[in-house]
Amino acid sequence: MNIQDSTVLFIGAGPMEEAMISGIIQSAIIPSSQIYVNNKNNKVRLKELQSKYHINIFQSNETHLSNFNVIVMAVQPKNIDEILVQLQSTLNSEQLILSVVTSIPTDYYEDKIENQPIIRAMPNTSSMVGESATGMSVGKYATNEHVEIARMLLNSIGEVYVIPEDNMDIFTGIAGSGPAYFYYLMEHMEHAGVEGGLSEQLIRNLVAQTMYGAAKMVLGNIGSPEILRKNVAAPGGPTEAGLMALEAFGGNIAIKEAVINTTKRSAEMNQPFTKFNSASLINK
Ligand SMILES: NC(=O)C1=CN([C@@H]2O[C@H](COP(=O)(O)OP(=O)(O)OC[C@H]3O[C@@H](n4cnc5c(N)ncnc54)[C@H](O)[C@@H]3O)[C@@H](O)[C@H]2O)C=CC1
Ligand SMILES: O=C(O)[C@@H]1CCC=N1
Repeated sequence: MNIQDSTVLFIGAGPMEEAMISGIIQSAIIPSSQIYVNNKNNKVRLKELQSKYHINIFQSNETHLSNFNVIVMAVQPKNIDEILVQLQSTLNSEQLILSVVTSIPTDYYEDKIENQPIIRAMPNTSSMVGESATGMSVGKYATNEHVEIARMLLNSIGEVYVIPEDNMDIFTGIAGSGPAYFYYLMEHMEHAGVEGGLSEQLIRNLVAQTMYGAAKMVLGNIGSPEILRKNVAAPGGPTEAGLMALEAFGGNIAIKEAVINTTKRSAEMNQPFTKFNSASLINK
């Protein structure tokens, strides 16, 4: 199987799936004619995705599930069982399930569909612009070929980090959910900027460019975040005053707690689907 010839079915047409499709189409790694999408109820949403990305709507009477090389699961955990019931009797052991579903371990799929190659991934919505930071863990029936297919597909939407599956909850706390923290920060910087007199037209780009520049400095190995922060904040200067306020209002604790809470919730959501108790991991 090679990636350019693969046909891919996305199950679940929410924002995560759209972000992945958008990134994949922009990277041109697979022609849009080989991408199919399926959803539970909302047919309007499927039409919208079809016309936006020139992909296909999956119709079970036209295309058999066995035609897909990769099936991407992009639904909520509560919907997984109803889908597995349909897939159980249909899939063959060549077909790769690439699951981006939060909190469903690979062995949950493997117990339900014997010998099935499963790869679990935790992307983020920056897939939309090819800039996801995606964690990937490999199930026990996935071959090297499956791993390469998944890696290429996920690489087309950003950076890929192969991680032990035990790290998936904390990976979610940092990277899967991470964009939401940054958007929250940006929202509040926007409000403060407008209240301080900057125009609404200016503020959006200004905040985003500031965040983008800071991320690019770190990615470019110009220095650690700590050193780079100190470079901005001269003793007794305005930045130091701002950082002192951030700390005085619990900014440092708030950021850490956000990561811990997300990680805990992710672990908690694993419980109905897991054989091992990952809750212990978050107290390490
Ligand atoms: N949104 C995000 O930033 C990220 C989401 N994820 C995970 O990806 C998965 C999808 O996320 P979202 O798109 O945000 O969720 P969502 O809940 O917005 O979308 C899920 C979609 O699945 C569809 N669906 C439900 N049951 C179905 C079925 N039986 N057959 C076909 N379609 C079905 C729903 O109609 C809905 O459109 C979740 O497990 C989420 O935790 C992972 C990383 C990041
Ligand atoms: O919070 C959620 O439901 C998902 C998991 C990672 C990002 N969004």
